[in-house]
Amino acid sequence: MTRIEALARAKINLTLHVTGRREDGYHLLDSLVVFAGIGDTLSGTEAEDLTLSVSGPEAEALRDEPDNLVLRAARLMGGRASLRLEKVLPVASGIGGGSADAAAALKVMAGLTGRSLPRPEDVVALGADVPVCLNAQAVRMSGIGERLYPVLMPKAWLVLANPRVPVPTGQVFARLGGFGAPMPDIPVFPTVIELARWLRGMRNDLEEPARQVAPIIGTVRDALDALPGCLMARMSGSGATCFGLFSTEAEARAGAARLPAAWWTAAAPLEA
Ligand SMILES: C[C@](O)(CO)[C@H](O)COP(=O)(O)OP(=O)(O)OC[C@H]1O[C@@H](n2ccc(N)nc2=O)[C@H](O)[C@@H]1O
Ligand SMILES: Nc1ncnc2c1ncn2[C@@H]1O[C@H](COP(=O)(O)OP(=O)(O)OP(=O)(O)O)[C@@H](O)[C@H]1O
Repeated sequence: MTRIEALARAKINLTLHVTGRREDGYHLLDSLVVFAGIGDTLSGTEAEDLTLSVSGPEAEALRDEPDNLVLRAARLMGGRASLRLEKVLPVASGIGGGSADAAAALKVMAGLTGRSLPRPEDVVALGADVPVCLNAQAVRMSGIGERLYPVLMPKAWLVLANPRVPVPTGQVFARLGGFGAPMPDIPVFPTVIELARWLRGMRNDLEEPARQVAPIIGTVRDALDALPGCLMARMSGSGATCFGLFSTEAEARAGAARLPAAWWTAAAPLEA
């Protein structure tokens, strides 16, 4: 029996400039998006019906989820399969877990049915982060998330920290005070040192409104910033997860180990 597996890696917005709003209420973004070497795993085998079982350390948060994004995505591909999701990424945390799972479901169903993958503009309605997660490479992302331009990234390590406060994306956008300028051209960075220097001049425009929803985000970012070897720290997506950028695996792992045990934390390579 054919079994297909896909990794749903954490999406990190190294920058997130909100540049405007469409008539339908969705916001226009300009964001440098990368992926971390940690994520959920989705596997699937052919079956009579479409079913999903969820396990793993973060599965509990999805127990009462009426319409898992994995099933919504799988239905879009029109196939039947027995799907198993190993949930590692915290839910509603700004690292695109649901969107990454949906993208993984599209890949698994494409593998099982032989159908081709949908285009970015056809999956953005599942979640604004689904196109970028389907692509799963470092990009400059614009539109509401459907326009993707590849960028080159240097070798780097990330520490991710989430205070275990779910932050619904819609609530954060609703608190946004205004719009900002897009990013300038993204240069090629010889090393993570130049990347960090450039990033310090950029923004996540959702950080202020997200802090209104969950003030602890400030504490998380400060804790990352204070870690030895941390080159810069910022919130990802609509929060509450923050990331710290590091040169080496040893510094990233040592840093993650120093963060409060009550938080969800991870050290992972930046996967360009
Ligand atoms: C903030 C980001 O994480 C940046 O990567 C994403 O744009 C969010 O992507 P997502 O979680 O897949 O978001 P969706 O599930 O599509 O949207 C949730 C809600 O966020 C708001 N939303 C989302 C994306 C966007 N470009 N503009 C918006 O205004 C809308 O109110 C929407 O109802
Ligand atoms: N497989 C899934 N994983 C996570 N969330 C899911 C899933 N299926 C449905 N959801 C719902 O989607 C909501 C948003 O999930 P997600 O984890 O993508 O948000 P996020 O981390 O804030 O993402 P983003 O960075 O795109 O804003 C959750 O609150 C949950 O109710």
